[in-house]
Amino acid sequence: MASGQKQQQHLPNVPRWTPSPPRRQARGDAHDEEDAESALGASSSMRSTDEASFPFGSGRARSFPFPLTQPSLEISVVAAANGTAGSGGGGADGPVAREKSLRRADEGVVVSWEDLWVSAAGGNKGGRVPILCGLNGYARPGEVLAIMGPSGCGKSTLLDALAGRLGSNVSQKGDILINGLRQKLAYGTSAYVTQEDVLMTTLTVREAVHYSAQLQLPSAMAAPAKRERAEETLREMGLEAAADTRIGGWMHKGISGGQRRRVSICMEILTRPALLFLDEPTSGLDSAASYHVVSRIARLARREGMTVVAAVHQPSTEVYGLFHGLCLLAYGRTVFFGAAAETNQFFALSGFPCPSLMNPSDHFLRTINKDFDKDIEEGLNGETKMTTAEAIDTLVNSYKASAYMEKVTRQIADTREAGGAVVKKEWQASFLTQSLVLTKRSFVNMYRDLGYYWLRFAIYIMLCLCVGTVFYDVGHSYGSILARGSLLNFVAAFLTFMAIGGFPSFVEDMKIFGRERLNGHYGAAPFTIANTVSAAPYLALISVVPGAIAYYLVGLQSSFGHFAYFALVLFTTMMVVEGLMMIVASAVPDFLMGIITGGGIQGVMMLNGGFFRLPDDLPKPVWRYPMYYIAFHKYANQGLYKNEFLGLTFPSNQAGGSATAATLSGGQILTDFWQVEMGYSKWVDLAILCGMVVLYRMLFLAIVKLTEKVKPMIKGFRFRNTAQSVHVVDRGSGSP
Ligand SMILES: Nc1ncnc2c1ncn2[C@@H]1O[C@H](COP(=O)(O)OP(=O)(O)OP(=O)(O)O)[C@@H](O)[C@H]1O
Repeated sequence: MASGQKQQQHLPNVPRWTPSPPRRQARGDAHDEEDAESALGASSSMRSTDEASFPFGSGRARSFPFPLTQPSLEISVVAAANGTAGSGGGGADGPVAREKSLRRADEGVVVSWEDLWVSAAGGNKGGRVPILCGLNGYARPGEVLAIMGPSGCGKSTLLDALAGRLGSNVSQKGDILINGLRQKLAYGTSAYVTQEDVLMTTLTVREAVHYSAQLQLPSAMAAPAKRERAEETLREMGLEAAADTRIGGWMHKGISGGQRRRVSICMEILTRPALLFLDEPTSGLDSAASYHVVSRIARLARREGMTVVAAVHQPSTEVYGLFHGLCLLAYGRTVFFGAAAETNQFFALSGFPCPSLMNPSDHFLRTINKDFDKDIEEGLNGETKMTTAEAIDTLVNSYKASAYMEKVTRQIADTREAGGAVVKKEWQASFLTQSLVLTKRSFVNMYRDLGYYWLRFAIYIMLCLCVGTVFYDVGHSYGSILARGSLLNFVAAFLTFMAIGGFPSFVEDMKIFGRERLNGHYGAAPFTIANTVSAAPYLALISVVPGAIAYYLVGLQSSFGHFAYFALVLFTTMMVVEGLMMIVASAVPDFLMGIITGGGIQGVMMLNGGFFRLPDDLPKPVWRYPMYYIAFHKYANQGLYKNEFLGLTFPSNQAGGSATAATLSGGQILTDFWQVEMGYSKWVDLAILCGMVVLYRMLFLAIVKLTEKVKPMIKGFRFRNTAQSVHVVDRGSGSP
């Protein structure tokens, strides 16, 4: 008989575990009285073995094997809807907190998932590999649900699925309900702290949090209150000491990894979102910091009626004691879902008691991690000599047959029946505030990031000195016609091409935008406006200073008006290139691929700009129509040519080194030599370039908006189509 079956046989009637004394009682930690109180409640409500003797077996509908171990777990969905959510565990902080809260407690979110399957393309014969296998569960307001399991068991995938952020190569089947309804969470109603900390490295911790507060908190909230909220949250996350340190990145070492983690959390809890997803909130933190961070999140959850779902790796006993619920996964399957404080009992009753003096969460993970099985000579369990795979099967089957599972099913059904409100975001900073704050933040970032503009500024000065000396005092000879044309084309093509240099920094900005946008901090339009406005002064500086060096060294038309036009075209064309790169970044978010793509596009435009091949010589299909008219180089070249050549005269030829009496006017050169369209003035060329600045940014905005709208539609369509084709391959056992 398989050892798993043996376990099944003795499970229902012969529990072999004697409950250990409540962990939190023994802790004697009075640091956070509320937490200690709730954890004590949890522990002390555990019953003796006799009282807990029939947790397994079907046919025990509506019977709970144990009392719910934490007061907050008693909160029903209906209670949540009535505004009592979160008060259970919160004890003393209830009424006070509600007064402070931005949201009403009845806006709490119950998220439940039923028969949730997630699979990725791959496996043999083009099949799909399941990542999550028919999970059920729920998370409720005022509580922290921990998702635990070995690395690669699907914790992040479950969080992604619940947050609606699954990647494009995975499919999902099953129901995810928000307050019992199938609804898409509006931007800003949930926040997700991902594993990767995507932060603006040039800002100090305090600046980052304060900007975030101004961006997210409602306009109705007074500025001092916003500042106080930011400071309070900084304190909550223990960041006061590091508040004035720059976050830092690869160039400039700043705060530590654990502090970065806390900054990320800090920025997402500023608004006390109804639903908070945390992926590894304690990674990089020592045990004391982990405890304080989780305890403060738990306290906030209770106080504000927030629903918190956190994927955690290795919580200490104290941190574990702060979780209300636990979803323990093993290779995509549920090993246990229920009150965190009951897991020990479940393991013991399933034949895997936690050795004394061992951290229970360590024990759970050790029992179900089979990644290193090959290296373990003796079976996991000394008595049973079971392999880990068998242990997982035993636990999964025990759970399926237990009243815990029954309770989850019932709770989900209750949630459906109770229904609930559609979750809406009702308040936000105004469009103007968001645009202003983002502009300021972006301006500061550009100022401090040497790679954004300053490096380019230095290179431009160097390049313009080169241009100025190569074409130094170009004069008015016949040969200077070509020299002028080449120089102006170099300015319109290569100097503007250099605007590509800021792309890596812009990609970083886009990552931050992606994170903040998904969490509903602000919209795409304020981001676009802010990026454009904040970049303008730097591009103006680059156009004027290096531009003047090249312009006056070469000796182009010396009036201020002519130089101003030259600088304006340079400025506008760089703005166009930046807009083009924004579009590229929205489609190709990797900076190396983006630079190659952007460089390629500009190369094609440059080729068709009317210099390397004169307009009349361009092959008509494609290159003349439409590429020549699409290329911004055409308008930059022609504007600069008109600006320079009109008003000048040149000798018609230089045969034998002496000019003949006949001269060529600038107008003739423009029409006959450069084939410039003379039907309109240079200002029209500049206006077209300005139009392109706007158009490219509108296109960027449209792509971002369209992606936001279309992606979920495609996903929904794909999920419907692939749902039926998911192979039911058991990841745990590996058997089909
Ligand atoms: N988009 C995907 N395509 C293919 N496989 C995927 C995809 N996303 C996740 N997986 C696979 O699913 C499994 C679960 O991944 P997930 O990131 O959810 O694990 P995790 O429990 O969060 O791991 P960790 O604790 O190490 O972060 C892994 O084996 C991973 O390789």
